Amino acid sequence: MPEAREISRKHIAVFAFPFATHAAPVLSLVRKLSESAPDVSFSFFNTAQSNGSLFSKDDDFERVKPRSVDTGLPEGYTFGGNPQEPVNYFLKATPANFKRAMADTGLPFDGIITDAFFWFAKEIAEEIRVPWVPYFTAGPRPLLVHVDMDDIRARIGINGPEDQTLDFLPGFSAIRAEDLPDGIISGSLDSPFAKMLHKMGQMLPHASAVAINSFEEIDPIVVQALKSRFSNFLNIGPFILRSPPIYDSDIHDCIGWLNQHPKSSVVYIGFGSVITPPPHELEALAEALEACEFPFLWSFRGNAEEMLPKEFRERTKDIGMIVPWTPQLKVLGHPSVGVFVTHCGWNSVSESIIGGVPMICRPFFAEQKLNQRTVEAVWGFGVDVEGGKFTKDGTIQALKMILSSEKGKLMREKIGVFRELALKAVGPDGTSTANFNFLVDFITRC
Ligand SMILES: O=c1ccn([C@@H]2O[C@H](COP(=O)(O)OP(=O)(O)O[C@H]3O[C@H](CO)[C@@H](O)[C@H](O)[C@H]3O)[C@@H](O)[C@H]2O)c(=O)[nH]1
Repeated sequence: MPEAREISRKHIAVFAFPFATHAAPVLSLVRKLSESAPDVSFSFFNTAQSNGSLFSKDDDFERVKPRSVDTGLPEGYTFGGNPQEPVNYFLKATPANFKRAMADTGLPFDGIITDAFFWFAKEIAEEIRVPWVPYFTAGPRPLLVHVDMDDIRARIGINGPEDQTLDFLPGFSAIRAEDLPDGIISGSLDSPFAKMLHKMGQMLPHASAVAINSFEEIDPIVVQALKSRFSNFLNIGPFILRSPPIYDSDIHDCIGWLNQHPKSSVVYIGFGSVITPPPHELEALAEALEACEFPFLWSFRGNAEEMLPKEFRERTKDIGMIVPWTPQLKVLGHPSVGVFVTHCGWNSVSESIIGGVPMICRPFFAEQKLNQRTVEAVWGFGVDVEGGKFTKDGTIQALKMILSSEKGKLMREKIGVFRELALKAVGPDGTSTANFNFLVDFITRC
């Protein structure tokens, strides 16, 4: 039986992408919108499993209601180890799964907010004559690259020269073809994921507004270029400053451990929610940490006993702490953290900026290489590891450079300037606050 709709309430459909760190930032946005627009209710369409990890029994389901969409997985599916496989099944199930779930509510909708990946929402929104607001959960540079993908392909060519710079794009003179995400001009051009990103780039300029988890001052030239491509480009981040992280409990007492160390002395290591570096790189990183003797806190995905060198934990127990999960925003905000060894996922880059901590970058996939290059060559507050992979010597060199050289000190000062800009952007008179208020007003009126 369809639910009764409260007469005065607007009702917005939200489509979440249930993999990596995507659904959580979209839910954070929706929760904040709901606080600011109490007359609007939201249906949060996502897989049951992802919703299960995001919602708690104390949530206000009246205003933000989790609703399940089909995963697209065949019956009896068992995960075979390839993380791309469930993603591909899910993409194949779209948009039918979202459309079916919307129809199952029996309710009308006044607008659609989606992860920016879901380009097909433009067609759904047109069919039911409501606005579509996509939310891009990464940074402005990959967004521009996706929107200008056809132009990039035309100018560089598929599998064109890797060292060619993208100086034809505003603000991109330090970016080379090799820094682009897989699927733009090389790699898996025909994968379901690459095709989705291509369509996304074509559809976003037709959205009613495009929101992004970033702030205007971080990259003014690129932001200006994006403003010229969209009707309303709304930088509303770093959103984590507006809305506290969902998983920030400190069950391993990382903060207590950090309290025991001097200012800017600790190496924090974390590779987000998807990546574990390959065994030989884990070994090289561990050997470098042991040789340098800097204190370290490691958020380790997987079994550290089995995956790290034999007796490494025992030998480093006085200088190192290895845990399966940390309250990362708080860790990076702790004064004793001096460097972040990261895969350059956008949330990690943003949190490092908020904490004022320079980075050692080892990107793996998606837009992480582009983030790394931007951090190093454009913003100047991080380095890559020599040769692009962890080796013992290359990692020692990068750690010493950031923790005990003048260059490292300069990087800390540089990232401190960005930190101030980020804090100002979400402050009472900040640009992100103004853009967020615009969005609240927009959904209230739609
Ligand atoms: O011990 C940990 C480890 C991670 N985190 C949090 O997990 C998130 C990780 O996000 P991110 O750094 O963006 O990495 P991924 O989970 O790998 O994110 C995916 O999604 C991002 C946003 O679209 C992309 O930028 C990345 O390339 C993609 O891999 C961050 O908020 C961290 O604070 C913790 O709180 N504690």
